[in-house]
Amino acid sequence: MRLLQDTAHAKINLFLHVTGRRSDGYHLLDSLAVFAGVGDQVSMQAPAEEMSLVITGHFGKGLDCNADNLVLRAANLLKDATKSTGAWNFKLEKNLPVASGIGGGSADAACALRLLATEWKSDPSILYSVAEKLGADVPVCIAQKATRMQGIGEVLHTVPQLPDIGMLLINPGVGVSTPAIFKSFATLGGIRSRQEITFPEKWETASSLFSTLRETGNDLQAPAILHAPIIQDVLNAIALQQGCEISRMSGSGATCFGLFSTPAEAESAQQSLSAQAANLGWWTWAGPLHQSP
Ligand SMILES: C[C@@](CO)(OP(=O)(O)O)[C@H](O)COP(=O)(O)OP(=O)(O)OC[C@H]1O[C@@H](n2ccc(N)nc2=O)[C@H](O)[C@@H]1O
Ligand SMILES: Nc1ncnc2c1ncn2[C@@H]1O[C@H](COP(=O)(O)OP(=O)(O)O)[C@@H](O)[C@H]1O
Repeated sequence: MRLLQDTAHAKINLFLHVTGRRSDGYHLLDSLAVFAGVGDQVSMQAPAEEMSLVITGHFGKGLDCNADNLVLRAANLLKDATKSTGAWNFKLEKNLPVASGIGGGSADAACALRLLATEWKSDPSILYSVAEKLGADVPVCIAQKATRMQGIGEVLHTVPQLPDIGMLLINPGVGVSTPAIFKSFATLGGIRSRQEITFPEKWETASSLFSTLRETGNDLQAPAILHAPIIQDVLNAIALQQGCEISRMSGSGATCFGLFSTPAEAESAQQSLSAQAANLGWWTWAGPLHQSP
């Protein structure tokens, strides 16, 4: 019996600028993607008759275990692309809210690809071309490193290790549709011309990272708030926390994040929000970033 497992960390866009649009309708982005300490757990076990998936975890209900699930789509696509043989029983522990701007499904797909590529010794170029087919956010989730993401999500530039900051995540329990948010973006004025942000060689301190981020924003935040005004309440609640340096939505939402100089400050902010969050049914997490070695 073979058992392999890994964590599919939440992908957080510390900023997200929409810089253009392709003829196929996909938007060109400029984003700093980082990974939070929290994630889904993906495991795969052989021997198996055929590729299969079982889902557990708080956010597992309502998710399909059939071939449409991104874990199985990833497995079957890579198997075909590499003409590999063999099947695996996958297990997914769904700890991340779904359709929530933190790349949950994309991270699961990337995790399945990572596990299988190790087993099948797949060529990285095949791995990334399969990732691009699965979704714009899947390539960046393969390495799970702080990355400047451009193109529609396939142009990746690794950035230096970030300072050990703390992050608070809050999801208000409303799913938002990524396509709908991009559509509303256009009606709200669309692409702004702006100077491309330059990053320093390395962010030596948390405050230097925060000052870079203060020059940026998330262009999908205003359209998302139109669709789900509760997002503004979440942003306000985070911004009010002691030591909060940045309060912003991730991706196309609805999950928002707060950045703090240390994980301990993020955890105490989570603590002081816990009653309000429990009352309103908000999902929260706080802790350090995940920084792959
Ligand atoms: C917005 C971002 C930012 O990281 O993250 P999430 O909010 O999903 O976490 C990603 O670009 C989401 O990537 P992903 O969720 O994989 O999007 P896909 O499934 O490929 O596309 C869903 C739909 O979003 C729109 N879309 C997506 C990516 C992109 N660069 N331009 C787009 O216009 C398209 O309408 C597309 O049909
Ligand atoms: N393993 C999975 N986890 C989450 N969503 C999945 C998964 N497989 C397929 N999906 C579908 O993908 C969409 C959400 O993708 P996800 O990456 O969670 O969104 P976001 O990038 O906004 O966090 C939903 O429509 C969901 O039904």
